Amino acid sequence: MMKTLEVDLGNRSYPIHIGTDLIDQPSLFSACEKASSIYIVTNTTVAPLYAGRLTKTLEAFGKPVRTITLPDGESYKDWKNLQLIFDDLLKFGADRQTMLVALGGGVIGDMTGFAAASFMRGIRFIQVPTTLLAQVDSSVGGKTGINHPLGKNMIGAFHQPVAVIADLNTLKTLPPRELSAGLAEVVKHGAIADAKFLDWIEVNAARLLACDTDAMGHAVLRSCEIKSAVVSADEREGGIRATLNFGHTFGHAIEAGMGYGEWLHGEAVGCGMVMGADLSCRLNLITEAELERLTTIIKSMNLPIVPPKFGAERYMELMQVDKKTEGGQIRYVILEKIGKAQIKSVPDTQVIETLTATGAA
Ligand SMILES: NC(=O)c1ccc[n+]([C@@H]2O[C@H](COP(=O)([O-])OP(=O)(O)OC[C@H]3O[C@@H](n4cnc5c(N)ncnc54)[C@H](O)[C@@H]3O)[C@@H](O)[C@H]2O)c1
Ligand SMILES: O=C(O)C(=O)C[C@@H](O)[C@H](O)[C@H](O)COP(=O)(O)O
Ligand SMILES: [Zn+2]
Repeated sequence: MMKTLEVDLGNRSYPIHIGTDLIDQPSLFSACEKASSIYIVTNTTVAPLYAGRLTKTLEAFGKPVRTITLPDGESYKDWKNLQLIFDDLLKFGADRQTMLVALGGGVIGDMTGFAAASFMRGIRFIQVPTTLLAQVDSSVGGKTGINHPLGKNMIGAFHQPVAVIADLNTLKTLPPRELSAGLAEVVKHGAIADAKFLDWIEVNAARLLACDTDAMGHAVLRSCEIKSAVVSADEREGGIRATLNFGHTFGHAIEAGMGYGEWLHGEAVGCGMVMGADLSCRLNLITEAELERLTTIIKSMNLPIVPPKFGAERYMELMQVDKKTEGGQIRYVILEKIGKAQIKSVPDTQVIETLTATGAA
């Protein structure tokens, strides 16, 4: 079973293939036909699980296939480890026709994409996302980059992949905590863009948590439809794309404040959405009942709903370092209603009320 959709970006358009056992199908990797060499970029956890199978698939193109294996974890999404990719590319003679293939979760996808954006000023890459989070979100849309100690994803580039190949069977080896983290971004897509999808998520929570393949297939497909429509309309986040950042102003503050990797990205986003929904309620946009419902859905996905208590001053300092900040003004994504979001500046007093009410201050 396979479904294909398209991210519509003119001559940089690309397919997203979603289905089972896709990593064994050379035809899906046809963009490699014109490659001079192929480098799989992966990590120490994913390599033993899937790099062998993917190598076999890619060897069908008759080009050299090498694997670059990075350490595993959010704390390695930095300059030092990005450099390891360039070291191998240069050592083994990669050139402008080299294809990179990101095999792993969002950390590997973001780093490989940034390496592809900057190696020899830009080469092509394919996303093979193996976490739920990467299949529903990070592999699509071309945001690539690394973290800075002062702020999340602060160094990077927009660089679109030439294909996304989401093999649902790879999710079977994912630890439950990682599955829940991915579900946070699924809930986000419902909350910001599709109230009916949120209803479906609520009803199917148990199937999603059990990693039922049909439920996963629907969650990945609908999330990719939502995200690709937003990205096609606003690739570089001049407007509507910022709504995909719902929960992230608070969430990124949690990730950076705790130290990268302490809270998973999806956990921080889940909790950040509770905070964003509280703010939306405080602004009289959604009702208390809607805030409670969203909080319950997030909790039902085994995600944290109480943020770390850094205090208001520290949160404001952390949130200041955000790509949506303009002229020193932090801008927040808030829910206009369930299924629709907007971006706006909010008086600090109201944000501090949210920080206090949610337990952050
Ligand atoms: N570019 C974007 O648009 C975008 C969107 C959302 C998140 N992100 C970024 O993505 C990152 C989070 O991604 P993530 O949640 O995938 O985390 P991750 O990449 O750290 O992967 C989570 C864990 O799962 C392991 N893993 C991966 N696939 C596996 C599999 N099939 N079986 C068993 N274990 C597996 C990984 O080795 C890792 O330990 C963050 O850095 C976040 O900022 C980027
Ligand atoms: O693709 C986007 O746009 C998103 O905002 C998706 C987010 O889930 C993702 O975490 C993204 O990396 C955050 O973007 P950033 O610009 O705030 O780093
Ligand atoms: Zn995210």
